[in-house]
Amino acid sequence: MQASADVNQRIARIAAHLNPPTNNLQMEGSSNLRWENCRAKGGSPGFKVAILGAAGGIGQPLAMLMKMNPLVSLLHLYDVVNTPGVTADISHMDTGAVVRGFLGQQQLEDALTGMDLVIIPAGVPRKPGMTRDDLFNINAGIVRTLCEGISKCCPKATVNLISNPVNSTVPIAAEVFKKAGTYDPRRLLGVTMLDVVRANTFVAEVLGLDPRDVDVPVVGGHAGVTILPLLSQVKPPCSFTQEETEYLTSRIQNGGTEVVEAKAGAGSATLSMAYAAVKFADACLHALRGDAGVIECAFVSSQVTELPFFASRVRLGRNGVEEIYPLGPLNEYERVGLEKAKKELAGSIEKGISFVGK
Ligand SMILES: NC(=O)C1=CN([C@@H]2O[C@H](COP(=O)(O)OP(=O)(O)OC[C@H]3O[C@@H](n4cnc5c(N)ncnc54)[C@H](O)[C@@H]3O)[C@@H](O)[C@H]2O)C=CC1
Ligand SMILES: O=C([O-])CC(=O)C(=O)O
Repeated sequence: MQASADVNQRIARIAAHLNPPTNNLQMEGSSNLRWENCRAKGGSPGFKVAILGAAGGIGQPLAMLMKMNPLVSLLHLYDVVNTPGVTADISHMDTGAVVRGFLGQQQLEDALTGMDLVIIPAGVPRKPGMTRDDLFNINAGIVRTLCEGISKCCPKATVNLISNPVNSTVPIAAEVFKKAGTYDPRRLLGVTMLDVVRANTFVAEVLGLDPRDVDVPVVGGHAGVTILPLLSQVKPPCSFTQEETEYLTSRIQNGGTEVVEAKAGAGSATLSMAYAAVKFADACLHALRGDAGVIECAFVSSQVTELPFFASRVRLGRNGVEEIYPLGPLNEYERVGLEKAKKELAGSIEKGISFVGK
């Protein structure tokens, strides 16, 4: 108990210097100007966004890219380690968003209060030889705690959940919100954008196109065979040989593992994930602003299949998910893939639901 009190005191002392990180602007030979007297108070129009896990491999580049987003007025960076440094660093960027840092559980509520959008890349990443489900034991508890904070402090926020295994962490978040009486399924989105980003890239490579001109719907979930690219629905319309279909499906499904193996123990995708997370968060913010026609793939509460959660194309609006599109016509290869995906997804979803039931 004494040890944990000491740690808490130390966290409180560090935290006192966090907001803003360069708390006292007094430099040698300068006046007594302090940050409180400065005008950057985060009151400008725009959205308030929190990143939970902001000091991590995804969190840092994600924080940098969100600081560059003109729709963001206030950016809260929360982690259990290293937020003072990350916040100090990012807060020097001459873009509009005001940045504040929050360190440790004691500051979670301050980090979340008033937020419009909460992005969660908190949790451990894979090492070679692991599946995403191997992360469940650690990440499930992290996601539960963070979502309890969201229920309490910003129950109307849109949540972008990145922490793996997404197929289970999204059901965990839903159960936490249900328990707290704050669940709005439209506002809880599992981030599967990296699968779409990879699919666009790999398909463009095969077709000899610019990836920016390619749009591949990826449905199902976010692990192995649950990642189901619908190559029959690629835009611009095109066709693939059986060999190309099998190569592309396998590469998209194993894209995460490709990076985990290349990083050889130093983590999983962080930079491409930060890019994908920002692409997705930016779509959510445009929709919150009222822009029409914002359509992305995400893992959400769904009736597209018999499963309670499923990733598919959704239309985003001011209230989060406003329409979920049906899967459309599938070819035989995709129908077989869908059955495999649903089988694995059912177990992962159930595992998440029963974790909170415990
Ligand atoms: N949805 C997707 O497509 C993808 C998901 N991921 C997942 O994202 C997660 C994070 O990956 P990385 O950033 O590479 O890991 P990382 O280990 O580099 O960073 C995770 C951060 O979370 C923080 N953290 C741990 N417990 C926390 C808590 N209770 N509250 C707040 N922060 C906490 C850590 O201190 C660390 O800074 C992993 O679970 C990974 O599998 C990774 C890539 C793609
Ligand atoms: O593979 C992992 O563990 C991280 C991830 O979800 C991805 O890169 O798609």
